[in-house]
Amino acid sequence: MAQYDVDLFVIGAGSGGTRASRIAAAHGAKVAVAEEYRVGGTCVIRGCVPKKLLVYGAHFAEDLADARRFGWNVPDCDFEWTTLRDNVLNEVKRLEGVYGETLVNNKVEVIRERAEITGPHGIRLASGRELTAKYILVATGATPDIPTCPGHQYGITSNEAFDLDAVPRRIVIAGAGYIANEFAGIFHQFGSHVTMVNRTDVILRGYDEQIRDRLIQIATTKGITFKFHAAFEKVVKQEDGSLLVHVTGDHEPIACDVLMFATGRRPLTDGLGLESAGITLDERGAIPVDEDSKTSCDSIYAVGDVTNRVQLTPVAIREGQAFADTVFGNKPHRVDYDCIPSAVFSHPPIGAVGLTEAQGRNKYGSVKTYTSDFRPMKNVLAGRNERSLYKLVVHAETDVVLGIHMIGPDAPEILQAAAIAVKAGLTKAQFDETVALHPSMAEELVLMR
Ligand SMILES: Cc1cc2nc3c(=O)[nH]c(=O)nc-3n(C[C@H](O)[C@H](O)[C@H](O)COP(=O)(O)OP(=O)(O)OC[C@H]3O[C@@H](n4cnc5c(N)ncnc54)[C@H](O)[C@@H]3O)c2cc1C
Ligand SMILES: NC(=O)c1ccc[n+]([C@@H]2O[C@H](COP(=O)([O-])OP(=O)(O)OC[C@H]3O[C@@H](n4cnc5c(N)ncnc54)[C@H](O)[C@@H]3O)[C@@H](O)[C@H]2O)c1
Repeated sequence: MAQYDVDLFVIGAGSGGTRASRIAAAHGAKVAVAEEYRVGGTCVIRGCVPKKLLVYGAHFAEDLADARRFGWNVPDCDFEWTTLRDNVLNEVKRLEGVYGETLVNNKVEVIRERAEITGPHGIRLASGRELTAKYILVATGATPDIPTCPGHQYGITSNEAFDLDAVPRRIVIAGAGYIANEFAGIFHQFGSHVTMVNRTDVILRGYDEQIRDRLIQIATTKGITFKFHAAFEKVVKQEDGSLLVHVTGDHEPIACDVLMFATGRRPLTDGLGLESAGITLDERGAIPVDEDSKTSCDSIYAVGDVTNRVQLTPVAIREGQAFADTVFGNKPHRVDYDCIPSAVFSHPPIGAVGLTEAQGRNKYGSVKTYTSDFRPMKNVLAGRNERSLYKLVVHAETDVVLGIHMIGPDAPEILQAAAIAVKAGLTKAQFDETVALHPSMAEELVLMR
């Protein structure tokens, strides 16, 4: 008789958990995965996927206006939020089904309830059922981190943004990171007046300063308001249901219909029972792991946002894959965290890989930079003043391209391909040897002198 009920018990069927479950099962392991909410996790259910669909939906506002300059006789158009919302929610439901089917087809037992750890090999489900597992993988993700000022409970987070009854006339978005900038663009295009409130004057920490400045400039020109050096004091609900947001600094209280917190996401470990296996959290509440995603307990591993390494879906997926291949597939390998490309689906979007100019200078003393600041051909004909900015950060001696930073239409699509060149360590001279593909925006990458 087997010593354990399963070889692997995964807690959380999100990006990291589903990949690890499926691959471990394909390697012959007996696998069960518990999911307390919906199979697919944050990315599929209330993150990347529905967010990107809203970004597509939002873009039509400018596309329809620009179309007139391209000869299309576009009548005045109305936007119907409930149609987009329901179509997006239905697509999410379809994908949830696909994820569940894939697990079942790979012979993974999917348990739709909450799981907690009771010891190095023990799990208890919400129903009271107890199981043992040779290995446990914690892939519980992260949850919105909200500043606790009086009245904060009147605010929503990105979790609720996909289900709103209507587009708010006025929205205050707290924070200036990924989620704040992406939803600022979305709601602005749908007609909301958007005010972004941040405790510092730095948006999108970690991105190149010139690119961040360009986003602020474009967003401000579009009509998005930024309130910097503003911490939350209190939120007061008015008789008509609207909110009055009081912040520190020289700012008047801000009236709005919806307040959305986008102030970071903390690892989700509440009540998980990690202490029963002797696991203690780090100072940021994350589960500490080694390079193989193993915790301080030999039978328990953790991947994805709960480890707070890089909170991105492709990273959680790679960590899940590496774990399953190493522990169950006899194919040990580790995730390479160098040169991970990233994007902000703001309006316009940003794409980046490698070192920023500031990071390059810190690391190497000096770097060369090359920029292309241009108005895309489409914007010129559309009469739109918005300019794109591409930037290369290059090693001063070796000529190796250390980083690429872009803001402009389709920047994430272009950046993914360009990231291969940075990862491969190509030089600026090799970029220049590549003949331009004309006319495109991407050709700027090989034309910077
Ligand atoms: C609005 C938004 C937009 C985003 N956009 C992007 C993007 O464009 N690109 C990108 O790369 N990343 C994006 N992300 C980040 C991305 O979604 C996460 O990095 C990714 O989902 C992390 O995967 P994970 O497996 O660690 O956790 P998750 O996908 O969050 O999965 C964790 C799962 O565990 C379940 N769970 C938790 N505790 C328990 C328990 N005790 N028992 C059972 N189940 C449990 C949860 O319900 C959840 O389904 C976005 C995030 C948000 C919030
Ligand atoms: N396109 C993408 O890849 C994408 C999109 C969305 C989310 N994500 C992932 O999800 C994570 C969470 O996103 P996020 O936007 O919530 O976090 P973030 O870390 O990107 O930004 C948090 C922001 O909140 C601000 N903030 C923190 N506490 C505050 C307070 N008390 N008052 C006012 N402002 C405060 C910070 O200064 C920062 O600007 C990201 O780190 C990212 O990895 C990725």
